[in-house]
Amino acid sequence: MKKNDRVTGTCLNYTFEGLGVVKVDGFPLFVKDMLVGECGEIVVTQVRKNFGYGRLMKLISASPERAEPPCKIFKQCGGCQLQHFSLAELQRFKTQRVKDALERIGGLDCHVEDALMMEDGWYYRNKGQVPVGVDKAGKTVCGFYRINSNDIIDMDVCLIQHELINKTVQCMKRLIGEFGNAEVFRHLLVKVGFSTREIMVVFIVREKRVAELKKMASMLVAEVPEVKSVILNLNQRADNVILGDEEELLYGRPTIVDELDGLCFEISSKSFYQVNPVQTVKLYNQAVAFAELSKDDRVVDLYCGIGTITQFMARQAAHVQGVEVVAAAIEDAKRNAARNGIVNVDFVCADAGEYAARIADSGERVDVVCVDPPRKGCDERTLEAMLTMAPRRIVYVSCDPSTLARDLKYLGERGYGVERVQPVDMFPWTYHVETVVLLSKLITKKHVNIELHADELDLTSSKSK
Ligand SMILES: C[S@@+](CC[C@H](N)C(=O)[O-])C[C@H]1O[C@@H](n2cnc3c(N)ncnc32)[C@H](O)[C@@H]1O
Repeated sequence: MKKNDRVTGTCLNYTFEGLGVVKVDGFPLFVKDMLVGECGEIVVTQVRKNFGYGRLMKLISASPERAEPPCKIFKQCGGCQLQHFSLAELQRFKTQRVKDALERIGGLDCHVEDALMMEDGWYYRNKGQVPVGVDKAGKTVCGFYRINSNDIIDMDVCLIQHELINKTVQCMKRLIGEFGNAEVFRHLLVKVGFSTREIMVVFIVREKRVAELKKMASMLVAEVPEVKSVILNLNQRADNVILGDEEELLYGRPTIVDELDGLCFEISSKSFYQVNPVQTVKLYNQAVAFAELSKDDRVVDLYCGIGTITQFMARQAAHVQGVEVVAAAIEDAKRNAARNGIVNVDFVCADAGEYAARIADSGERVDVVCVDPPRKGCDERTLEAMLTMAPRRIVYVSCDPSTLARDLKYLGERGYGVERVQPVDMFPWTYHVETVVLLSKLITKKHVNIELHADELDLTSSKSK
């Protein structure tokens, strides 16, 4: 097979990114925009040693699971990849994605529950992060990067962002055009509390033109009164890290508030907060259910962010300790717990692995460990410390099935078996999936023998009574 060949084939499966897998004489081609069961004419665009890429030229037979993407810029924008999937197909894809990773990377053949889907998976994001620029005609543009490029696709409405984020970005785009200062802005970061409708806007800028930016902030607030916080973030870095270190409050408060399942959370510009609050409640409740807590239990919540899971678990445990590396998030976490009147928690600002090792060395009793690491998963030090703590249960929350599978394999080989796997669709219409896993101490053959022996002894003693 070579580049530009035209072939006909049927889609058999998906890659982890949701590309269709078509086999032509046994050779796999990855093809965008193809659903399982569909047959199409494909032009080969790239050939590598063991696989290639193709572009769908003509659909010969369409799947009943094919949907019409509602977004006008779906094809150019890299934000969503799977708007052409029905909800049922999306559920199958996400569930299978987790199952495949556990099997291939983790060597685990375990039952994976159907992914928990969002009924109405639109306008779900509480955070929007848009680059700012000017197009060839000199017009201000805000939107998303074209796939694999730095071109900004101008966007009026994003169908997966909260309507208040769309409204704020439109207003800012107009103001930036009026002030003619697009070159000052790198990005706009907008966060919204779904339950309170409070908005935070972070102007991520190359220069500190404070007076001008304050003026823009007050004009924005006049038009979008839900804006309660405007922050200047100075970023003069040469790389593509979005937030810089230096910040200054331009308007209002440094935080906004949201509520999840009756608990209030203050969110600051730099703290992590799950982007889909509707699904987050399902995710956290599942994590709590897997933990099966009692009022005597001591829990450690590693990578705790602003203390969300920590507080969900604290409602059912004796004590929960949250560990997080970002200082601002720990400050939020402490304020949040105080605000909610939750006293059986404490928070430590530290590297998860480093602090977990300290707890393990101290020999303190830990009944349940919850971990929710970033995409790269846990490092070996953290996993080792978790094993030394020897909790009854481990609840692992993950946003990357591959690193999850790697870590489950490590824990599995050292005595913790996977009991339940529940994917949750936190990111509808994208290929991303969150998963919550319950692990518990494996009963080894040695343990089983000892228990059997104990039974026999009981039997003998009752007989002799
Ligand atoms: C996926 S978030 C989860 C946060 C929280 N559990 C939640 O649901 O909102 C991962 C968190 O780990 C933190 N983090 C990253 N590396 C860390 C490390 N080495 N030690 C401790 N925390 C870390 C990040 O700052 C982030 O808050």
